Amino acid sequence: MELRLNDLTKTFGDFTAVDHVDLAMTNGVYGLLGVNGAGKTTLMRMLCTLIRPTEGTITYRGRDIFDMDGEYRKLLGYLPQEFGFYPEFTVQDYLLYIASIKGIRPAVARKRTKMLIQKVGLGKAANKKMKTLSGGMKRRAGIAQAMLNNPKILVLDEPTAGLDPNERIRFRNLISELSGERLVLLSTHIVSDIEYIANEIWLMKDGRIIRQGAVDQVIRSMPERVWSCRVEKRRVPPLVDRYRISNMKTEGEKVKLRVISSERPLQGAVPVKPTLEDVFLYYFGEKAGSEDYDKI
Ligand SMILES: Nc1ncnc2c1ncn2[C@@H]1O[C@H](COP(=O)(O)OP(=O)(O)OP(=O)(O)O)[C@@H](O)[C@H]1O
Repeated sequence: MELRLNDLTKTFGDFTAVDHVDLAMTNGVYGLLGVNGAGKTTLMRMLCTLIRPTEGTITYRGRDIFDMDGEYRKLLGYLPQEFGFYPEFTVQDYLLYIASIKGIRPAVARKRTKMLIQKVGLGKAANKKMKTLSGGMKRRAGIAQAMLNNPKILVLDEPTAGLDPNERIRFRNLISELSGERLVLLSTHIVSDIEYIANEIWLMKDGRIIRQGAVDQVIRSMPERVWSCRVEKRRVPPLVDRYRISNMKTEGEKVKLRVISSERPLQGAVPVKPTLEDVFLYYFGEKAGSEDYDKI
């Protein structure tokens, strides 16, 4: 299976949201990582044929997905950032309803609904109304609806937005489990969501893919080094002014810093192995919205 984005561009008036993107995907998990406004949703909406590119094409096995039309959509599952549901529907009714919209035969729909409710861990909530579910449970119902047609291509737009750390971990495991023989594209601005499950990471900034590859490759692409040092509190402000600090932790009277710099920032600083968080900070100039990161 191969999905290709060829010179893909989307402009809104004179604003370019997606800027000449070339990418190829086969099976596995692809993590689209970027800050708000990078163009992730716009790219995903094109991949789901919801909006047309201004320039460029998207092909599936060599055929334009917009020409394939319904044939392509049969292969596709999509969880938008904001997904609508009828609050009074139970989880089960909601899924059966979506299945009917997708044209899935009732007998097949019942079977898949039952199976997916278990798979996403909503067994006990099958008869609960959608409006009573927690954020994480709603997202899991959202994944289940995207999986109803057993899609070969699963597109998840910020699926972990607003989830607490435990739900986030559950979600990560679920996505990993679902990937199997399909292509999963997931967007996020949280490094830890994809660091361990994505086969390939795409860093998106201002509509462009600025780095792509396996986590290790993306980490190695950072031209600067990462240093660890412990300093007195009063020495922190000038370091913050001068360097990118990827983490800061108070340890008694001292502060432990993680500094991104091509040269040794001060005597006693030792080089440490860079992480994807460091890379995010380096390229985006801000920290990822990680849930378990120490606050600066
Ligand atoms: N229909 C539209 N008309 C005009 N501008 C748009 C439209 N859709 C998106 N944009 C702009 O394109 C840029 C990229 O938006 P997009 O939603 O793709 O980013 P994103 O990376 O998904 O960020 P977020 O996570 O905040 O949604 C933003 O500046 C946005 O305002």
